[in-house]
Amino acid sequence: MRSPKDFFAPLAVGAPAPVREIPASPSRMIHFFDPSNEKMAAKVPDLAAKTDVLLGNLEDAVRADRKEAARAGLVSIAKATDFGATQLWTRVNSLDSPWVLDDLITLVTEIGDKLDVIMVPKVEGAQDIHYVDRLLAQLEARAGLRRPLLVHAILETASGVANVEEIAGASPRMQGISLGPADLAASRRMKTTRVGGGHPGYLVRSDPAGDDLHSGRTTYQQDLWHYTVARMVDACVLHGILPYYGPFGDIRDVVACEDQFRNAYLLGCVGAWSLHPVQIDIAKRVFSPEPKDVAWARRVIAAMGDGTGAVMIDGKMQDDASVKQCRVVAELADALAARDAELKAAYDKATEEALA
Ligand SMILES: CC(=O)SCCNC(=O)CCNC(=O)[C@H](O)C(C)(C)COP(=O)(O)OP(=O)(O)OC[C@H]1O[C@@H](n2cnc3c(N)ncnc32)[C@H](O)[C@@H]1OP(=O)(O)O
Ligand SMILES: O=CC(=O)O
Ligand SMILES: [Mg+2]
Repeated sequence: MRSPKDFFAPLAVGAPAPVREIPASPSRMIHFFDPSNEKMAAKVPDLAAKTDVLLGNLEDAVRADRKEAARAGLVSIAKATDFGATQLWTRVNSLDSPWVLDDLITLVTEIGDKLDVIMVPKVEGAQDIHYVDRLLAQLEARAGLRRPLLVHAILETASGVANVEEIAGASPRMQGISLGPADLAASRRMKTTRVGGGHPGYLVRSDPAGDDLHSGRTTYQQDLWHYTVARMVDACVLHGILPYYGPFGDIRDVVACEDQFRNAYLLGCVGAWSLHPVQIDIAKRVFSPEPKDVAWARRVIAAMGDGTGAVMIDGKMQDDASVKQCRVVAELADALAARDAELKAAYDKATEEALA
């Protein structure tokens, strides 16, 4: 383990100094596209105008015989596209694959100045992040980059979950962590066949009213991912990085997708993956606070003055702890409003009405 004194020292001569704080730019949706798919690639300029993060995916969902084409496609797209304020990320192949070394060498040296974050799949422990950390520093030095690349880990192995705190704190490059429910289910030997979401068999049942065990007993489907998401959020907050829900594979079921995203939002996640254009607006809606919540938060903050003591608003007690929650919502709203004029107008209108 590195001494805390050396934690922010560059890991290669000539590499840029690591960041001290992770940028809190909006990342409500990390939109995945396959850079080797011509139809998807053609949509990138349009998608850049409506997404917070665009991610050129090189790993799972890209066929083995398309890996090189996907890597080359991402290089051309990155060079040709003006992404504006939208971040460009990539997901490289797993560290045990035959492709990852060329992924990293090519991407950092060719388009390192365009990339913001490198997502690393199937992270098992801090050792995986340490490997990527040093290699990136060497490549950044070779490419003459002035800004360090950040790293995002996917939490999708049982070992990764067991080590999530050390992964979150393994490097100053760590930007965030996403839950990867599909690979995690396989790694844990869960008996599911879905990509995220719930399962009707995972439930609790009300007690029987009498001797009849079979009728009148309501069942409630439970969230398979609650424990892991909550643990991931705590690990991320502990280390000042950002937590995300990952993929929801039932593209047609926009209702359950929204529910899964909202559970993650309420538990502290800042965004989720979108796999299909239809999921972009779902993530945007869910991970932007609702105008009425922003108005309420601003009202509480105004009423609480210096943030100490207790006041009553509409019959509800507010104190130091509730005003802190309100600040989380209000600060997120301000950050999103700075980028989105429509949201700003909706937040300001709701606030005016609430304060009238
Ligand atoms: C477990 C994990 O690792 S999840 C992460 C890895 N998986 C992925 O990245 C999957 C990404 N998404 C996809 O591959 C596709 O959305 C699929 C295969 C799920 C569905 O694709 P299709 O069958 O083409 O869907 P559909 O017909 O509804 O697409 C409508 C249009 O949107 C386009 N489109 C679909 N997904 C995307 C996308 N992610 N980005 C941009 N465009 C897309 C299609 O090319 C199609 O374009 P067209 O109108 O010009 O023909
Ligand atoms: O990569 C994502 C997953 O769910 O697996
Ligand atoms: Mg996966």
